[in-house]
Amino acid sequence: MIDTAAAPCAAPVTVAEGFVPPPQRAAWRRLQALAAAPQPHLRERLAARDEARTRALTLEAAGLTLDATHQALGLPEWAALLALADESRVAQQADALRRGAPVNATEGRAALHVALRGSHWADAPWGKTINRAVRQELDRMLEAAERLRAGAWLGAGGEPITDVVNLGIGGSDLGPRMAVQALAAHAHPRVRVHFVSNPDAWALYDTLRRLDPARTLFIVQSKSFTTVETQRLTDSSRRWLADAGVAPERQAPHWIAVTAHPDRAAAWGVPRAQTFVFWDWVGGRYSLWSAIGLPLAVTIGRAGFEQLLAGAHALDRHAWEAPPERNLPLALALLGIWNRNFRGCPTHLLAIYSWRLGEFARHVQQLDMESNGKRVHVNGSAVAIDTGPIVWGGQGLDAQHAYFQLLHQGTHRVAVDFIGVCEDDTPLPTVDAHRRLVHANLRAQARALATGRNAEATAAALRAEGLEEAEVRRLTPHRTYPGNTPSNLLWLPRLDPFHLGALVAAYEHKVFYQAAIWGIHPFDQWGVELGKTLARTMDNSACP
Ligand SMILES: O=P(O)(O)OC[C@H]1O[C@](O)(CO)[C@@H](O)[C@@H]1O
Repeated sequence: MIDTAAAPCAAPVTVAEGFVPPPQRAAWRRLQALAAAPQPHLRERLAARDEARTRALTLEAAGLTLDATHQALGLPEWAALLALADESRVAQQADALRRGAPVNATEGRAALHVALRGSHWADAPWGKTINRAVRQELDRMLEAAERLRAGAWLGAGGEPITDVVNLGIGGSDLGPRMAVQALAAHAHPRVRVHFVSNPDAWALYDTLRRLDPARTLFIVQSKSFTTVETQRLTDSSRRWLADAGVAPERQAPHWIAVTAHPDRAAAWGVPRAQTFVFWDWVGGRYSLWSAIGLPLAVTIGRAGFEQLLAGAHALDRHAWEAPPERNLPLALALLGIWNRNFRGCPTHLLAIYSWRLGEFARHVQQLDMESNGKRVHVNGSAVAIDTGPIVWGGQGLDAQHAYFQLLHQGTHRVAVDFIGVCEDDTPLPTVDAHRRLVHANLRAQARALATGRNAEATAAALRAEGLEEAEVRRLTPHRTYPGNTPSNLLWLPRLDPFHLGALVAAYEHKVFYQAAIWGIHPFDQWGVELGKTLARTMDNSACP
């Protein structure tokens, strides 16, 4: 096991020392002044077709394209945001992270999820020791995945495993579940992967009732190996195998564990040879790149998983090497702060225009809200600013026919990320017509939310529909759109492991940059503990 405390150049960067609360920073005050000043409507900004603004707000990284021209700001605000990043020392904080410093200060740990996708990088700032251990465990995990894919992993009865059930919750479920769905086009033809996270009995039953115990392998994923929900699912699954005739002492071939505590997995009964480790310096919600990615490696194979890591690493290098004004995840972070802290948007909507990315919003919900849902600064003082937004979302096209009404004409200010995929490799003869419809709606919604339609234009439209003047006057208020709702359009060229890796890493860096500017700790999650403690004292089977 690697002891990161011994990691090279782990000189503690105590951001707490000399910490200046954001509202006291010059750039923050400048932004407050700009936000208080009259701002052109987004409709005017877009109509102006300002090329310099378009160039500044169009960024690329690792094949991803960010079009931020539908954001409610101009070059002065953008310059002030970049100044805020500089004044907040985000580059220094990012450097401390990748050098393995204990940036997870309340747990005294490093946060080196980036090392999981950069073990081939000889000059990696986190050092060769970590590279070697990461590579060794990655090869072990990928070898196991390939054995399962080859049908060479046999159950207790000698039958090849055809169904793999992932038992885990939170970061031990959401990342791999999202990625397996996203890369369904690259899935293995014979070995199926299933995910069960919720301890509601039906959730497990509904999966198990479709499976043959003799051909089913469980992956119990739990960094702590103490999560009661996962333990409940694991114990019931062991009973299911036993009831099907696979006695506990013969069940070893049906179990794999992934954890930072292999001793606990062994105590539960998973052989060490079938236990894959990751380290305490990897947060659960940042663990897709570790052995927690095993269900994905079973789905897309060694080459596919290496491509996922390569895409994320390419994004890491961009984040560390691009000038701030061309840094895509930094732009996502700064635009998010402009909307959250200066334009009063308490929530951030992820509108996904790709069916296979249907689980992406849930993954980012944990990534963002469990990281930045904090009310205390790094120096222990209470924040006097807003921090992490409520992140929500899902399938954009379905949402257009569900809650987009509120986005267009409600009283909430919402910031939106529209996420689309340029190429569609769905093997349907009509795929191009589907793709065009999806893309047209993505662009139209971003445009409509930005420009809206004022009363004058609405009245003209109603007249054009042939309505009487009295009806025009009566209906105009109801059919006017305020607009000025900001959005990013984020495009992947295609949905493959490389670009999915880059996309997930982009949001990881965004969340880190925002925490670096807000001066909060993004890598702990003490807020989840009280409920767990109380739950242990409440075995309350009696309903009211
Ligand atoms: O992997 P584990 O230790 O079972 O934890 C599962 C999840 O529970 C949490 O600790 C929250 O309760 C998450 O941070 C984590 O991803």
